[in-house]
This record gives sequence, C-alpha cells and structure tokens, in this order.
Amino acid sequence: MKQLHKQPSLNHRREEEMGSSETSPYSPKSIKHTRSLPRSINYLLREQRLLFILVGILIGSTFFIIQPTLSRLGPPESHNFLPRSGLTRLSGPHTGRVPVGITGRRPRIVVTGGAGFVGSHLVDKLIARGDDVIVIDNFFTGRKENLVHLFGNPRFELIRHDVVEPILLEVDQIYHLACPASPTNVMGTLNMLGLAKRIGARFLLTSTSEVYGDPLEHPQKETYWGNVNPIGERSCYDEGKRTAETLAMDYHRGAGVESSSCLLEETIASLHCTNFAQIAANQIVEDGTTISCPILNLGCSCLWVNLLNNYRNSHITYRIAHLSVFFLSPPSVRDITVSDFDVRIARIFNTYGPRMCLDDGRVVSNFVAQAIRKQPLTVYGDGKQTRSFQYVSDLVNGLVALMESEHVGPFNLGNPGEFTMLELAEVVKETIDSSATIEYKPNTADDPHMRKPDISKAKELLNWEPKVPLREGLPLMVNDFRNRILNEDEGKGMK
Ligand SMILES: O=c1ccn([C@@H]2O[C@H](COP(=O)(O)OP(=O)(O)O[C@H]3OC[C@@H](O)[C@H](O)[C@H]3O)[C@@H](O)[C@H]2O)c(=O)[nH]1
Repeated sequence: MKQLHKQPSLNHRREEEMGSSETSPYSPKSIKHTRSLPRSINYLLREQRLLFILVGILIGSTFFIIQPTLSRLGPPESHNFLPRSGLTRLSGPHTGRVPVGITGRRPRIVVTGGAGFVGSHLVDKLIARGDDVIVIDNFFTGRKENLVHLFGNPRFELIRHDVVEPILLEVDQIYHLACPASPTNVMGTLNMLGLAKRIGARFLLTSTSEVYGDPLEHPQKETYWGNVNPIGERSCYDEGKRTAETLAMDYHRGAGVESSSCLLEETIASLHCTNFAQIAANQIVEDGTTISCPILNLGCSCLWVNLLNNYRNSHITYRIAHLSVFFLSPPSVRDITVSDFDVRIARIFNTYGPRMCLDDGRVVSNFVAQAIRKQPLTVYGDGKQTRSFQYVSDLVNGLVALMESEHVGPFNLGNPGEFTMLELAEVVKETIDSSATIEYKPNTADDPHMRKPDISKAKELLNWEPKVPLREGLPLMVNDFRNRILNEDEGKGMK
C-alpha cells in the first residue's frame, strides 16, 4: 500500500528527468504543471502546426462568410418564387416581428366572431387544413353549438371576449368577422387592427355589400362609392362598416410611413451598416431573391428588419450569421421573415347556409324556417326588390383566397345570380313545401331596391368565383334547420 501512494511522486520525478517532450500520452490529466504552457506553445510552434491552424481558421471563416452568397447564386430555393401564401403552407407562417427561428410552425389564426354562422364555417376550413385557430366571440349572436365538434381538438381554442375591449395574442392572421350592428363595431375593428399592427399579422376585414347602400349602379363594382343614407335606420350598420373600411385603409397606408421613420433613426445609429443593407435591400426589390448577410451587431440587424419592412409586399427571407460568436462556434444562421402587417377587405353579399340563426330576420332564414314550420312566407314590400345569394362555402373559399393573396381589395364576394324576393319564395316552396303561402308585409326604410355583385375583380385577381347555385345550396341548409327547429319544439314541449 505504501508503495502505491508513492507512485505519483516517482512518476513526477521521472518526467522531470526525462524532459517534457517524452511525457507519456497516458499520464493522468489531473497532473498539471505550470511548465505545461510553454510546452504547449513549443508544441504549436514546432513543425509549422500554428500555421496550419491559422490556415484552417481562415478557410473556415471564408466558407461561412461566402456560403450564404453562394447559396444565393445557386439554384433558387423553390419557395422564393412562391406567393407568400404558398410559403405559409410550405415552411410555416409569416410571423412578422414575432421571432421566427421556429420554422415549420403551423400558422396561428384568430377568427373574431368565429362562433357565428360564417365564422364557424371558416374555422372548420382552417382547422381541416391544419392551422391553429383561436376563436374570439362574445356569444351575442354566435353559438357554442356551431363549434362544439371542435372542442377537445388541440389546434382549437375558444375565448369568450368582446372585441370592443383590447386583447393581446400572438398570431399570424386575423379574420375579423365579429360585427355588432352598431358604432361599437368601429371600436372592435380599431382594436383588432391595432393588434394586427403590433404583432405584424395580416388583417382581413369582412365588410358588406351594404356599403353600396341603395345602389344607383347595377351590378355593383368595387369602384362604386355607394348611396347610403347617413341618418337612416340602417346607417349604424352601413356607416359602421364604411368607417371600418376607412380605418383599415388608413392602417394599410400608414404602415409604410411608420417603418420608414424607424429606418431613419436606425440608419443614424448604424451608419456603417447602411450601405451594405441598402445594397442588399435594393437587390431584393430587383430580383426577389433570398438575401444572406453576415450581421455584425444587433443594431445592424434591427436596421435590416426595418429596411426590409419597406418591402413587405414582396416575400423576403434573409439570414443572419452572428459573427461575434464566429470563432467560438459555427455561425448561427436563421431565416427571418419580415413583418407581415397588412390589410385585406372583403365586401360580403347576402350569404346563406347551415348554422344561420333561425331568427336573425334575414330573408333566407325567415323563409326556410317559415316553410318548415308551416307558416306563411313573409314578403316585405312588393317583393320585387332583388338580392344575390351565395352559399357559405363559396364565401369561405373567397375569404381564404383573399387573405392569402397579395391584394388589399376591397373585393366583392357574392354570387351574381340575382333573384327577386318573390322568386326566392318560389325556390323555397319548390325545395321545402310547395303548398306554402305568401304573406305581404310593409318593407323596412331605405331597403336597397336591387343588389348584385360584379365579381370580375375577384375572378381575375383571386381566381375565385362561387360554385353553388341557389337551387343546389338551399337544400343543403334545410336538414340543419329542420333538426334545430325540431329540437327547439321538443325543448318547448318539455317545459
Ligand atoms: O322575412 C323577410 C325578410 C326580409 N325580406 C326582404 O329581403 C331582402 C333581403 O333582406 P335581408 O335582411 O335578408 O338582407 P339585406 O340585403 O337587407 O342585408 C344583408 O345583406 C348583406 C349582408 O352583409 C348583411 O349582413 C345583411 O343584413 C330585403 O329586401 C328585405 O326587405 C323579406 O321580404 N322578408
């Protein structure tokens, strides 16, 4: 035992005697000496080892600096030339100012009014294609029954909230459907626009054909400014939506101005980076390629984000190589997508389908419910006023196409098939009960005499048009109405 304890000191002495160059490679690491430093330097200097190490670092540095440039010169990444929507589907969402190192994340989407008739169908479509969906609804007109089949789905969340109050969420897109028919509608739109701008999300406003009022132009194009009575019974709704459109467009125009002013401040702070960033940004505008750029400091990367914000309508991805950590580890390279705050406006024409409120007073729901309940169909006025009725799935497809397009709008989303209310009553009779009778009632004030969308703009720019004619769509809502009316009657019977 004694001998064993003495062994290290013997070894130690022997090493000293033999000189450092003959140290056994198997010596325990714990034995360290102050003289090992000169030995290491000695080791490095011999046989030009230091030179080899320096050349290695140089080659490595050169590779990491020019690699992004080479990748830009090489075959283009397929998504560079896809519209932004295509990119969303392929490589995750455009998350704006939200840190985007998280690639492959599913788009997160808010639908305000998502428990309502149109909203719930939209939510179904988004969930079906794999998005994460958050519904905000105050349940004034929306119903949990419209979404109950999604409860328990991990990609679905439901928040009871009135958009008149602000809310903060991190999402990529906001479909704003919530719309109390009153001036508070404007507050809700303002809140959601503010949220979209703050988090760099895309905002879609569901406006209405009511912005055309009692139109003097027929069919109505998006360029028509409308004929609305500002003090009439309908004006709360009509003018509310017109104001919402105004706000959305103001935000749309204002966004560009703001990012320019930020840019100016950043430019003063990081002047040495400006030329480089500006050259790169110009290149993005010219050829739309992915820009890769080594960034030297945080200020400069902010400058980049602001610079590229100016070009938010073209899809831009760029990479940051953190050279500050370059000699410690390979540069961390990540893709960053520029803020995607922008606005889309849809003008929705009369829409029908399953999940419509039974008693919202609209003509299709009234007629269908009345025919099922064996009540007379109430025709207001002489019944010669016209409307164009679109099936809800067509509308939902149009909303998604618009959200993912590069066009702000406004776009008319409606079915150009035009019917008088008497003709509609006939279709309902054919579909549900041919023996149904008609009862005439006085019409409401300022009721538009005719309405029909001109959808050439949506056809051309969104590649969208409705597919379901009234005679095909109406039967699709009858079963839903029958079941709900039956349940309602049973509920009453049990009381
Ligand atoms: O029982 C009824 C109900 C309504 N009507 C008539 O049917 C026509 C359509 O009335 P609706 O209430 O269904 O719909 P409106 O066209 O007035 O407004 C609608 O249009 C566009 C949407 O964006 C609006 O949300 C919606 O209110 C009106 O002329 C109305 O007087 C009837 O003849 N009988």
